[in-house]
Amino acid sequence: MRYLTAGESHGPQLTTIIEGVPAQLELLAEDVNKDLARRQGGYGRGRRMQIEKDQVQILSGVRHGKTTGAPIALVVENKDWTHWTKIMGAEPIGEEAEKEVKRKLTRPRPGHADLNGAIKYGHRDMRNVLERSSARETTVRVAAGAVAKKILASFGIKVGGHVLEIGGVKAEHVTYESVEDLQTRSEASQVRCLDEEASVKMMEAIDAAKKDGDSIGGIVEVVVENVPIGLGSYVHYDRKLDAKLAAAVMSINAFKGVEIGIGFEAAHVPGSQVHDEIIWDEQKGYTRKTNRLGGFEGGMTTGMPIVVRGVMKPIPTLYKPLQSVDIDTKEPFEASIERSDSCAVPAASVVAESVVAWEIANALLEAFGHDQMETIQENVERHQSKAREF
Ligand SMILES: Cc1cc2nc3c(=O)[nH]c(=O)nc-3n(C[C@H](O)[C@H](O)[C@H](O)COP(=O)(O)O)c2cc1C
Ligand SMILES: C=C(O[C@@H]1CC(C(=O)O)=C[C@@H](OP(=O)(O)O)[C@H]1O)C(=O)O
Repeated sequence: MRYLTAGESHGPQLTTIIEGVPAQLELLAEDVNKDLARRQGGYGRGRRMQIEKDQVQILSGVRHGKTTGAPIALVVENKDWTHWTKIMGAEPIGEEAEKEVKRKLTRPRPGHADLNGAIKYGHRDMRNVLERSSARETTVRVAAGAVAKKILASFGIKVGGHVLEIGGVKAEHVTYESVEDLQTRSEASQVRCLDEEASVKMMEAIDAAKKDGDSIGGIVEVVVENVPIGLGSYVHYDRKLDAKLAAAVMSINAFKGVEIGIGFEAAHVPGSQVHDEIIWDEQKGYTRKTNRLGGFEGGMTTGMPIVVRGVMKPIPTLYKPLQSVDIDTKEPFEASIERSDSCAVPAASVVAESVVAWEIANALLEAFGHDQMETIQENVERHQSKAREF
């Protein structure tokens, strides 16, 4: 499968076209809408989220609730567009009118794509950069991810995300019985954290940062269970699934690091406390005593749950302004802002789930076929029983 996204933060809509989704998959708008709503939530979001009510329109590739195998076009409207039609319209309005509509943006925000993007594409008005570099685009990545999750669910593969840390407050003793348990419990927390005490402290940390005109980041974790053994490959660098997951999570706006399993911790512990011993039983086939490597060996899935973590930096737009330079006057200035999220880590955990689901679904179809769900299901079942007895 592949997908493209198009759309600006304050333009009329966001669009994705997904190609390669197998036929006969049951798919309803509500499957996508529930994840869109989850992405809009989470403590720490700004006023924009009160304006938007993200709902998908399925424009092609689905008939009477089932995919046809044709490209699927998904669209989400920007409600805020009505306030931006003049500023963001596609038709030329002339230089004078442009000045009237709004002063062009010449003041790059530290931590955003503004300055590098303006220099790269030759934009003297940095709105052209801001609009597309905004994390508003993650709306349709979540829509594509919801389709991927629907494919995975048909094979009993479940994907769940939660928050492990916000602004230095860490979730302690986090345990869960299954991904379903993880999802239900993270959903009950406004910061999507399984540790209730830490959830309260995280919200306090967000409030304190906001009060101080600052922002805070954190760590999210995504877990995938019931994955067949051998997705991905060791034979070529660009087929390693752990590497694809790392790239996918890193591609989320503001993400600065990714780890799989114990990740960076592996630097401080001996091999005997890193590698997962192999066991076999008739029912489950090959499993591991532990899952410190987070479901991967040699760029392939081991069949143990996949565990991926990503770190999100604090939101760059601050009410306490950082110094920058106006590109027209070259004078220093301190940015003033109208609205921003103060922490989007809980929301980003939903985006992380989505991009991970996409990569796993893609790897699954690469291994077991693309055309229709029934054939793929037969192939997966055959593989699972062969792997058990191998
Ligand atoms: C869900 C989500 C919401 C975000 N909201 C904001 C925001 O309100 N204000 C802001 O300055 N940055 C926000 N960001 C982060 C910026 O989009 C991001 O830092 C910026 O595009 C620069 O990209 P980089 O941090 O990956 O280098 C958000 C990111 C995500 C994932
Ligand atoms: C719109 C979304 O997030 C936006 C991401 C974002 C940024 O700079 O990345 C800046 C803010 O946009 P605005 O300036 O319009 O308030 C966020 O609200 C969204 O997540 O749907």
